Amino acid sequence: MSLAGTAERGPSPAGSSLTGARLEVRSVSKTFGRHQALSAVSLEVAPGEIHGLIGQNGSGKSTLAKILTGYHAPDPGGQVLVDGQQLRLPVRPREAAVRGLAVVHQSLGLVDDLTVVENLRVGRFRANRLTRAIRWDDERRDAEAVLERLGRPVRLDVRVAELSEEERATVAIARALQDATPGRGLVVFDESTRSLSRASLEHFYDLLEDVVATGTAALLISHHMEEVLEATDRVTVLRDGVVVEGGLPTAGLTENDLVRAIMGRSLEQLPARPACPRRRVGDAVTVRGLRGELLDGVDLELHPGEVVGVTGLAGSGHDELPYLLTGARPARDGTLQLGDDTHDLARFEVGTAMAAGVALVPEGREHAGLALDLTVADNVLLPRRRSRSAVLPVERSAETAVVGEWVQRLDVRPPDPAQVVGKLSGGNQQKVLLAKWLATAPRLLVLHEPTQAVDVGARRTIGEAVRRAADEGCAVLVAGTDETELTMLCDRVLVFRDGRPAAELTGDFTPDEVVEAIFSGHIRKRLRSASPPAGDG
Ligand SMILES: Nc1ncnc2c1ncn2[C@@H]1O[C@H](COP(=O)(O)OP(=O)(O)OP(=O)(O)O)[C@@H](O)[C@H]1O
Repeated sequence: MSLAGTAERGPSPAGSSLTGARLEVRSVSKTFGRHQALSAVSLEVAPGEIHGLIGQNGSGKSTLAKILTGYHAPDPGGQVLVDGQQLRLPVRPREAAVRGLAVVHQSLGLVDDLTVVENLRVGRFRANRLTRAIRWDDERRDAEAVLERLGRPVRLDVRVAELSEEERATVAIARALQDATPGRGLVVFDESTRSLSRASLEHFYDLLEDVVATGTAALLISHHMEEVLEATDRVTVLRDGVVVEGGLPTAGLTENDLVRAIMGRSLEQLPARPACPRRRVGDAVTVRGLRGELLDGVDLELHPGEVVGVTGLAGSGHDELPYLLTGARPARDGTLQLGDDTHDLARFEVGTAMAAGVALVPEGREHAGLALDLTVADNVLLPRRRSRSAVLPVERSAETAVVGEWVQRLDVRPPDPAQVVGKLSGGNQQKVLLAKWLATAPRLLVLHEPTQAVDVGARRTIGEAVRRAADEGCAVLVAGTDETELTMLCDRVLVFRDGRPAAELTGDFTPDEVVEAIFSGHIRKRLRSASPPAGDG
């Protein structure tokens, strides 16, 4: 199916809506310095519609979402209307809220030091009219109700800093959904579902269907084409800040159609999945008797030269592994053998791990991985400086060369080492996070959901960089639940259940087989029992 010739919908006359749209964006532009992030963007979202907004990393999606909440002021000349009412620009957050415009930003916008209930209810507290005291029982009941509808109970009194990425996303989504006024306005989700498990995703979409059934609309920003096709009625596609497809009905489209619209070329023309090296070099990295909150006596062998995936349902323990192996969280018990050195994982710390050549690319780059106020160069060089300054004199030109090489290898856009990381688009921040740890040339590289929020082209670039690290002798562990990512990156995938690897996919497995293995535990022909785990060496 060709997307060519699909007309962008024209805006209605100034000041009022002829279409009854929930949201109308008319010719909005945004310039950062000399960079035009949005050029005369127009968009309409109809009542009860789930509208997708898609485009490559840096194409301007989050900039538009941030204009809708008043975080960014647009250039003069554009208009934003909600339910036919023109908003004053820049948008004032209070007016946006009153009009029923809620946004879940990519960074989620939570306050780490406040509890879940405080994050959910801040700015919405109802006080006793006489005493002005906050009615906490009512606040808790409302907070609980919305979390329950999302099917993901989160303890209300825990500080948000202590939550998992999935729980953080749930709280941010719940906060936006509780603000939705039935039959009015619009909720924007900017890559908000990226860390939800499949089960949570189902709850999210059930709830979203209820919300849009009232006539409220939703704008969904996502890099997951499958999700976009499944969930949305129409899509608008941005390329370099320009609408290249406006309000295109998704019925009958394929993932390839969307990729072609986003990239301007089809998926087949992108570099193919690299052949698995299946080449194991040097001594295995050995994990023995690893126990944590969920992991229950795990034994693993990873070989330099291979990329091993670990996956499973929420609670299976696979996503605890990255943090226990890298000293980010203490294990209850267990050892990690790297060459001649055996490390006690109950006492392992990040500094020791880094000195031993163990690197972690965590989930949640904004609060766990990057210094957003520092430049690309400073972020990339941080771990190298920390681990090597005691041994080698810091050499400026060598550092510049390293940063330049990684910016180029991972195709960071704009390719400017002096750019402040907080000003990069989400996907480009993720590339910097990877560059930061790949540049240390680790012996063991542990990645948690490494292609989160990156576009389909960048996924391949990251895949190639990770495989190249393996080819150069690094043992790589990838934890995640994205079947496409695991299939693209990994030589084999261990599926965890009840705190242990329960099955293993090897050879030429497909994304569907990964999903099937996670959910059914059904043993297919390429899926064999993974116990005892040491037997694969
Ligand atoms: N505060 C800022 N200062 C300067 N440039 C910025 C700022 N915020 C965004 N940009 C630039 O504007 C462009 C659009 O960024 P935006 O975050 O909107 O992209 P995006 O489509 O949301 O990307 P992603 O899919 O990676 O999240 C990028 O080139 C980005 O570097």
